[in-house]
Amino acid sequence: MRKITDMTAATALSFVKGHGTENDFVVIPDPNVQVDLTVDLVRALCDRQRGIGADGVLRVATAGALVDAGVLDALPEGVAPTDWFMDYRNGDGSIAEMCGNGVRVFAHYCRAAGLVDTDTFSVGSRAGSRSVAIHSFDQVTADVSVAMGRVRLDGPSAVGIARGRYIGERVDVGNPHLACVVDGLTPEALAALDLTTGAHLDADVFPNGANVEILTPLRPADSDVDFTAHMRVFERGVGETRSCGTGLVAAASAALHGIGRDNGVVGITIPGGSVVVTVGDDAAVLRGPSRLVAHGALNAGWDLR
Ligand SMILES: N[C@@H](CCC[C@H](N)C(=O)O)C(=O)O
Repeated sequence: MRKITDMTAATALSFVKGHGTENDFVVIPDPNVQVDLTVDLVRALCDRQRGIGADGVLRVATAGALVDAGVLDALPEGVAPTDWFMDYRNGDGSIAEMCGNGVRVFAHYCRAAGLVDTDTFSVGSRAGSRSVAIHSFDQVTADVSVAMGRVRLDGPSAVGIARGRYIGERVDVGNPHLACVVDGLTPEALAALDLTTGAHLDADVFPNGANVEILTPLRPADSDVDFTAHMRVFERGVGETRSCGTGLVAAASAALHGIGRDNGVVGITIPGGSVVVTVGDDAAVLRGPSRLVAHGALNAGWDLR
């Protein structure tokens, strides 16, 4: 497998920079899995001073090539060898099972780059296959829905943030979350919340860590959604991000559950924009934008200190 430092200008590693509601990613097209995507490399790519800067990395490869290269032990449920697979890494180099904003950007890239020629297709992830629908796209923008699979609510737990303690619902969206709806929280008080000292979870409850969402109570809406809310998120393996797709689905599901509903359409505003989450009886759908901001090639030696 090639190391990026081995590459000459002629074989320079190409990248695309994109974001979904300002949750940003370095996309590495690597169909045949030739890049050694180490923890150090991911950290360097995501470093906002030394690298390109992002919350995470999305390697674009076929699922079969990832199995052949030993990156995946086996094909996850429902994923075919020829499917395009989102090999997602958090900015700290750790691997996560799923990334909802990442799937939108990944699907947009696949469609815009001509890797797929239909508006509906499946994207592989470690949490299984995810169906995507591209409602519109060009080389820069897209509007994408992702069927996020089953959402499992696992009961309450608590998190410490700054001097506060918040009770939330544990939610599994393929990856782990604690979604905390805070009674009486206004959008202004949410914006003022200090997330700089992290989110401190119960390690017995979350041995592998989790993403933490803090949100305002649902407000009934009179438009094309049933409810609206505001949310901020502290992501495992990254820190505070301006949006988290799986977190938005976790938050909408927990908030609906909290008012005794199993389903509903929720419009959620996060610092990076807004999305719509449709929670159904069997699955949830996340709809939101994607932007492909730039593309280029890394210079040989860029990651040497
Ligand atoms: N930003 C993502 C979630 C990425 C993974 C997460 N940090 C984890 O470790 O589970 C999203 O949009 O869902």
